[in-house]
Amino acid sequence: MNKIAPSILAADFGQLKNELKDVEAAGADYIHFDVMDGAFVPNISFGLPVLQSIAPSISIPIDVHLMIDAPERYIDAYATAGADIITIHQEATNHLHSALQQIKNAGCKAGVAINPATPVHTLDAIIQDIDLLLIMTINPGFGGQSLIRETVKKIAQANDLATRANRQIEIEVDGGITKETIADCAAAGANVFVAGSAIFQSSDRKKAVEELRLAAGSK
Ligand SMILES: O=C(CO)[C@@H](O)[C@H](O)COP(=O)(O)O
Repeated sequence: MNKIAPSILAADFGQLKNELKDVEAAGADYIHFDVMDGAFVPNISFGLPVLQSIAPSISIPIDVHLMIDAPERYIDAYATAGADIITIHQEATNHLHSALQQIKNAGCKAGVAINPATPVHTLDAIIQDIDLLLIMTINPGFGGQSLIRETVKKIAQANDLATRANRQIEIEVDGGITKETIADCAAAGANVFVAGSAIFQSSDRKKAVEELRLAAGSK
């Protein structure tokens, strides 16, 4: 089933709890929580104290995307703070296999993200350990960018990799997802769609979520 995951990077942080209630009521499937360290990506967002404060009031799964170097340093803390899915970058750790085991041992689903320039085949040896594969459709760091078209073929490659390995994983896309771009991503095999601007910049979040779901098609 297709899932819509609003990225709170685009929310009004002064009203964060209300913003979260709004997108939950709008039918969101996950809350996407973008953590940036100013080193792995050229921006700093928010971290553990924000997750600790919002998690108790969220009833849908929290999908934490760690855009940080050496994420293994923080996996346990994010799991304790309320993450349900923790996604780390292939490019950010020297120890992807053990970091994924760490995520699972902490009771979360284990995700791996790859930047636009990172080929899908770099995950060949690790696909058995992945619950969610995040294809970045922009260079991570900032919301409001346009989807990089060349990344769409990587969605199909990710789907092939999972099929060949006989793995039922989630294939997530993130960056520049709008009602105009979502259909191509869905057709290529994505089933989790992260959207920041397309949802939070709309005054009617329910309509925005519904339009994305409709444009993605039924699955
Ligand atoms: O991870 C990131 C940015 O690095 C994303 O989650 C963006 O926040 C998506 O924003 P939009 O492109 O949907 O505005």
